[in-house]
Amino acid sequence: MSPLLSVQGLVKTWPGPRRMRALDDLSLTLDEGQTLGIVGPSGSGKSTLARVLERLEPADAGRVQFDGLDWLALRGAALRRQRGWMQMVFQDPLAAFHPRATVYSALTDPLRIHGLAPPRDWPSEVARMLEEVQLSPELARRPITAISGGQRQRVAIARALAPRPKLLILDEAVSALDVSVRGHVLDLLVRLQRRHGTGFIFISHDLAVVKAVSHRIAVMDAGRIIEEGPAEALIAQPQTPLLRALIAASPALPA
Ligand SMILES: Nc1ncnc2c1ncn2[C@@H]1O[C@H](COP(=O)(O)OP(=O)(O)OP(=O)(O)O)[C@@H](O)[C@H]1O
Repeated sequence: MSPLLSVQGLVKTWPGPRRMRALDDLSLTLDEGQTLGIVGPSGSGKSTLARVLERLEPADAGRVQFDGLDWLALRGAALRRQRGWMQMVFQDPLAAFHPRATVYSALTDPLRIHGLAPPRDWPSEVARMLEEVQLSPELARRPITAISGGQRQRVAIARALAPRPKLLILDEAVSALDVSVRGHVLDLLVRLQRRHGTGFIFISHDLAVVKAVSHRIAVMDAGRIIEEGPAEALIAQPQTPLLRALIAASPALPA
């Protein structure tokens, strides 16, 4: 079976005096329904990878095969049609919503944009989307600014899942949540993955969280993947000084 996502030789240089390669010949693969955790120091290129995959930024070179599509070659209407298959959740969901949005309007956006349901079905769809992320349908009327951070992150997840993506990229998506809320959201993500078979790329600076949710882990440094393997084995037998340092800095790492 071919992988859900196959990235080969991805290069991204941000403009600026240093012309540094944020992605430097990066390659990875992800199988359907699996989670690839990505860890690495600040500035190693994790968010750049997410943004290039999500087609928010162009790549300079490289190839991305996603669900059988030549992903970076998609343009215009073809890209708009397909982009629902790959969704993203960011660290700060407030920045991702219109400041005057209500929970209802935030959740009907994808229904309208992707043509997922006729307007008469939106109220029942929104109730179903909220229930799926274990939120009360009564929340729909509230402004997005008037719910808690954990609730808002669940709304962001519900919105990202609306087009039934095959891949969800989570960029520090639980980092701002306090420990107990984080646990709930992580459980929820694992359950949703089992139910829908969604692939996840889970980017976090927190190795313990990454280990808890990932089937495989990739370690990034200076725009490259320097080490990659099954989560348990990789952490049991780190091969690079960087991963050894990340492990040493994670006292909460479960055995
Ligand atoms: N919009 C941008 N313009 C110019 N340079 C950028 C931009 N975004 C990122 N960079 C640079 O690209 C490199 C990689 O940054 P990136 O944000 O991808 O790293 P990261 O691993 O996600 O870091 P962090 O964990 O701190 O979020 C850094 O040197 C950063 O300064």
